[in-house]
Amino acid sequence: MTSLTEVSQPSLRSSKEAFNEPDLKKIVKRSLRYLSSGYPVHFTGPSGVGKTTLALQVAKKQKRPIILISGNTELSNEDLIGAYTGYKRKKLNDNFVRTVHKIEEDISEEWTNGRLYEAVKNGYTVVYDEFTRSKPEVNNLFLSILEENILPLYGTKRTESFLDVHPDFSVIFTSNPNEYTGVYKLQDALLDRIVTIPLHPLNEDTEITIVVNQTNIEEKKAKSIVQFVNEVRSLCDKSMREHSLSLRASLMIAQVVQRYNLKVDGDNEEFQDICLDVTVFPLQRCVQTEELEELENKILEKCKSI
Ligand SMILES: Nc1ncnc2c1ncn2[C@@H]1O[C@H](COP(=O)(O)OP(=O)(O)OP(=O)(O)O)[C@@H](O)[C@H]1O
Repeated sequence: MTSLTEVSQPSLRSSKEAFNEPDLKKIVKRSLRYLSSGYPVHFTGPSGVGKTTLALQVAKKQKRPIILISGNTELSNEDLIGAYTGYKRKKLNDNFVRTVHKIEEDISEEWTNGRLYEAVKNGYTVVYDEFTRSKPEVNNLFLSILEENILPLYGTKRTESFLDVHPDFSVIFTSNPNEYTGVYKLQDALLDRIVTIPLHPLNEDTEITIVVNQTNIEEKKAKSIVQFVNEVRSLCDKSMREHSLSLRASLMIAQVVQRYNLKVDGDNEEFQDICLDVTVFPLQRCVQTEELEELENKILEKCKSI
């Protein structure tokens, strides 16, 4: 049994301001309403758009312990429900009467609760990140939870065959609709029972705030970096733009610049190299007709104008 989940009340690195953007505030408010009405929420969108961060932020507002589950093909029902993981041996050595030596042994199987079991039993909030990477038969457990309000304890040899869902239990899913490899098709029956909210890239000011908060870089430098990334992103074919560079690219550049106290200046060769390293490969995938050298020159041109 692999331990792919963790229980936590995560201390989000992002500060409050990052959720002050009106659109994000509205999404948080609506999500909390759906969850408290008994409907799971599902954030979907391209990589780096902020799905996990938002899911954790909403979960935190539920004021219940949070369990984070990362979807993957190895995830099994045992990981989620629990399993017998070994034997417990109890030995009683009774020598109360000196001439009588009595030994009593009791061997029983030891059960370890899975993370979903814990959450369902105690009414925790589950953040199920990238859930389409898990096998449909594992995700079917969530169907029983949503349909029948029970967690079935399939194949666990337990005397009870299901567990009732605690009224405070809730679940927030995330997925990336553009992942093709290593993901399974979204199950219609599951999709039909959850509220799916598509997320789009944040506006520039919010991105700058996040970069400043997470890297402690000066606002002026953060602004130049974010603007550079957004400008080179526009080199992509329009339909592919959302799926190329994300806020992560700005965060990477800012992190390195801040750590090594580099000048954010288009004439600084070290800065130019970082700009190229971080952006050229993701861009190459969305500017299909471009020659590499031509693309590098375009990126450098944007970088040099900083
Ligand atoms: N609203 C936000 N406030 C603060 N930081 C944010 C926000 N949105 C995104 N970020 C930051 O942007 C980066 C990407 O966010 P996140 O991991 O949540 O994206 P994601 O959509 O879940 O990506 P992936 O699909 O690749 O897992 C992280 O470093 C995160 O801290």
